[in-house]
Amino acid sequence: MDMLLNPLDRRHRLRDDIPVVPGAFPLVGHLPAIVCDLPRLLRRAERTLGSHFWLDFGPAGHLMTCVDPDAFALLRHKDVSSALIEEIAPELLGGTLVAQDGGAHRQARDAIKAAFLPKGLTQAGIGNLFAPVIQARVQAWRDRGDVTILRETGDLMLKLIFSLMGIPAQDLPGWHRKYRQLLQLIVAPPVDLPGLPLRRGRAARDWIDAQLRQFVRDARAHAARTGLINDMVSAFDRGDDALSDDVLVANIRLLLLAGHDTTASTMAWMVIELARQPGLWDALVEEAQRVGAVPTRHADLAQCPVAEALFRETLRVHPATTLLPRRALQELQLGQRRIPAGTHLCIPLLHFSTSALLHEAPDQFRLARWLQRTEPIRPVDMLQFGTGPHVCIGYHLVWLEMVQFCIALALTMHKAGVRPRLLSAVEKGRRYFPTAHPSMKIRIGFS
Ligand code: HEM
Repeated sequence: MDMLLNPLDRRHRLRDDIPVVPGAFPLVGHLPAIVCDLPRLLRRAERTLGSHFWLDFGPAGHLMTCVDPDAFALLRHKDVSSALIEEIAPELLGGTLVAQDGGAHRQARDAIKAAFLPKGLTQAGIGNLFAPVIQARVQAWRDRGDVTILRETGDLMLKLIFSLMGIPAQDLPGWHRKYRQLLQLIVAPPVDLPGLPLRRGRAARDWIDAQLRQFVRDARAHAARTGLINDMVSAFDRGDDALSDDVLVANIRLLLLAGHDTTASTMAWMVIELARQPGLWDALVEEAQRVGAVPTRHADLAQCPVAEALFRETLRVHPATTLLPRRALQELQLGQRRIPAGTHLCIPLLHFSTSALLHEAPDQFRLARWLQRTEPIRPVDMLQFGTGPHVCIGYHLVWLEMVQFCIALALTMHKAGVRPRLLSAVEKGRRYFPTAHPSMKIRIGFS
């Protein structure tokens, strides 16, 4: 099937001397192809137009996309700003640290980041909190015999992230409902009327913020739910310039958003790869039997190199965050081109993650590239988490929960004498934007 491009738009146009990819539709631009077929769109644009080209993101406008690996370094460039993120998604990400630069960004990030480093996670007992939740979920999969995998991993991740916030089990259904309504803000048309997604999404955001504000008050009153919120609140309060509760609440809400879809997608892909490659499953089962229990501390993760390699290779082949938007604050040199100040930029993590310039046999899923490496992990090896000042805060948490999940899955299924099996086609229904994920419909059997 050909790509979802407009056959009537064949003009060759230039903006700032850089070609615009043909095939844009009115209003939505290239979004249909970006959402459904991004890898092919990027490859075709590179082949026909070269390394620099404009993509039309519909309501978010044109972003100059560069597939030259130099573009990755823009994420560390002092004259490149993240404020464009707030302009693209003001309702969801306005006022959060992912859309800030310089001092304001540093101040908010400094207050949160320690809680997410291995020491903070261990002190707060996050591994012990997660292990039983993960084990119960994979046991339920075993009992049911087959599952719609992305729906299941989405539910599990929400449960984990809510437990991180200390939300009691009986309140989870309410939070689930509000969270789903909040996500409507991603696609809500800008019409604020009762019953429409924008109104519902804003109401859900206000509800969530009110609950989080109460969490913050509880943490100050030493009635905190988990160590993590406690740690964040005390780090905020210790800062030289105390930050307002609004900033704290917006950034805790950001953690809910940033930590959910991305991890659910990665976990679902991991199960899909284990189901379609029996050799991977065998290697994982062998490791799980050797370690014998789900690890709970970062220090234990070194015992699980196969599970770690699985997590890294799954993310390399199926990066959950595919594109990062930025704005050039000054004129920049990018590859062979001068980019004018003010240009809106798109940094295609997906392209680099699967680029032959950075990886040998990039399309092959190979645990060996991680298991046999002798040098430490470099920024380019974890580019799926970004790099520079905004590099993902959740990296160590994801690493822990993915390894815990792999080991729990292998122990539970192996004990029952079953293994994961793919019950649906994988290629149809994949999505690449705003976050990438496998088809919602893929089913996995355990038999
Ligand atoms: C597989 C899972 C994940 C992936 C692939 C991922 C990817 C990313 C990427 C690419 C960025 C950089 C954004 C940018 O530069 O504009 C980022 C930032 C961020 N991530 Fe993650 N993420 C994941 C999981 C998580 C989790 C579990 C959390 C926390 C619970 C989290 C919290 C954050 C936060 C707070 C930021 C903003 C950091 C800043 O702007 O300084 N992420 N993530």
